[in-house]
Parts: sequence; structure tokens; C-alpha cells
Amino acid sequence: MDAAIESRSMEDMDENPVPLVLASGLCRFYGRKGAELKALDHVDLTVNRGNFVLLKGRSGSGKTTLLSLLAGLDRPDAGSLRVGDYDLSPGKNPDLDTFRRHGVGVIFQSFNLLPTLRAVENVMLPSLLAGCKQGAAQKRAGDLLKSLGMGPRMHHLPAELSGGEMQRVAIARALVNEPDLLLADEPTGNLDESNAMAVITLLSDLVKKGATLVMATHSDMADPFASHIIHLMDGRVSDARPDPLASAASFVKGAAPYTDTLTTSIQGMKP
Ligand SMILES: Nc1ncnc2c1ncn2[C@@H]1O[C@H](COP(=O)(O)OP(=O)(O)OP(=O)(O)O)[C@@H](O)[C@H]1O
Repeated sequence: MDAAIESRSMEDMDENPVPLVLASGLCRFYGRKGAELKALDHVDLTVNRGNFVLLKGRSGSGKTTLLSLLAGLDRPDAGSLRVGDYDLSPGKNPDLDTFRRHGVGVIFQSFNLLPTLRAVENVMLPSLLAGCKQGAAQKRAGDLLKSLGMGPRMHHLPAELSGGEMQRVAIARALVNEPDLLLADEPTGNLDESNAMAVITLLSDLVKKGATLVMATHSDMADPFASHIIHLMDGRVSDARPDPLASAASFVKGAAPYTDTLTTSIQGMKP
């Protein structure tokens, strides 16, 4: 194995860290055998509950590929991968529909909201697909959007929202089924600096309330909030370190569910 990472935040110094992601020798190759492009080349990764892990590295280094494997949107060619109770390793046959609906929430750079659905309907969708009744899904989505400062805009179409507002809707959608793991791929890539910082603060607050987050980014803006920073180069881990400012990613023991109180972080967000 080329690189091993054992991610440990301050709370992980606890005697009993709880691993959520366990990857070993993870590989994803594209193209013909013998001339394949090694998008991920024997990556080892442990993410414990409550970690805020940043994936960094230049374009093409494998960040999105790794997130796609963690999200169950793509499958590894070799190695082993567990996320919570789900074994996503090659040759295994996990219930990917259930995993994607309940195990993981994904936030994308381009928001990926359905343009013909209103904000609240976009957020309801994962709950409805998971079998939640219409009324309960609507209440849950509405409550989440209100907690993200989107109450007054919840009946707007995506085209009627600013970038920062669309990303808040997308974050609510990622949270609605209370996933174990949050993944974010360049979530601030389409935002101005003020909205980008507000989104990072919001995501950091979610971690403080108990979420586990793996986020790919080119920006250094989130560095002070992360518990761990992992650098990828040509599909391999080139450097991984706990960040000295890891306290921002503290897992607050006994805190309320992280979706309950989110309002403080959104004040800096401007339409
Ligand atoms: N579906 C695919 N088919 C072939 N090659 C692919 C595919 N997806 C990704 N790649 C290649 O795998 C490598 C890793 O890509 P990946 O998207 O993971 O990089 P990245 O670090 O996320 O880049 P960026 O910062 O530009 O988003 C790149 O060389 C890319 O061209």
C-alpha cells in the first residue's frame, strides 16, 4: 500500500473513536488494461464520526473520483471500502439505493437542483423517494429550510434564487434524510467570497453538531475549520495531516441533532 492515513481529530484522541469510512488500497482505473489511467491508486483512508476532512490537490488528482466512491455513485476496481454498515468493496452487493438515500448526502458545486421544482419540493424529494408521506416530507423540508434562513424563499424556483441561496437549498436536500456522511464537491466553487465563507461556516457548524463531512476543494478558505487535510496527487495521497486548528471541527458530545440549530452560520449570507 502506498499511503496510509489514520484521520484523528481532537475528539478522536478519545479512547473510542468511531470509524465511519474505512478504505484500504482503494483503486479506480479508467481505460484499457495495461494503458489505464489511475484516477485513484491504492488510497487508504479512515474518517471517524465527527471529522471534517478536506480533500485537496490539483485538477485531475482524484478528488471527485474518491467522493464518487464514498457516495456509492461509482464503484472501486480494487481495495476495500466501508461506509457505516455498507460494504462498497468490489464484488459486494450493497443496497445502493438505500445507501444513497439514507447513508450519504451529497452537495455539488453546481447545486444540481431540479429547475422545475420549488426549493421546498427539491428538499422534499429524497424523503418522498425514501417512502416518507407527503405531509411529513413537506414539514421536514420546510423546517430545514427555515433553519437555514430560507423560510421566505422556500416556494421559489431555483432560477429565482441566488447562488448562495441555491447552495443552502442543496445543503438542506443533502441533510433531509439525516445521512451519516456528508460529501461536498467544491461546494463554494460557484459562489462569491462572502457566500462561500457563509457556506463553509454553515458546514462547519453542522460538524460541530455531530455531522461527518468530507469536502473536496481548491480553496484554502475551509482550512481553519477542518480537522484533517488530505492532499491527493495523481490518484495517491501525497500528504495528510491533522490541522492545528482542529478545534473548529469539534464533535459536540450530547449536542442536539445537527439539523436542529443552524441559524447562526447563515447570517453572513447575502442573496
Ligand atoms: N469517467 C471517466 N473516464 C475517464 N477518465 C476519467 C473519468 N472520470 C475522471 N477521469 C480522470 O480521472 C482523473 C481524476 O479525475 P477527478 O475528476 O477525480 O479529479 P479532481 O481532482 O476531482 O479534478 P478537479 O479538481 O478538476 O475536479 C483525471 O485524470 C480525469 O481525467
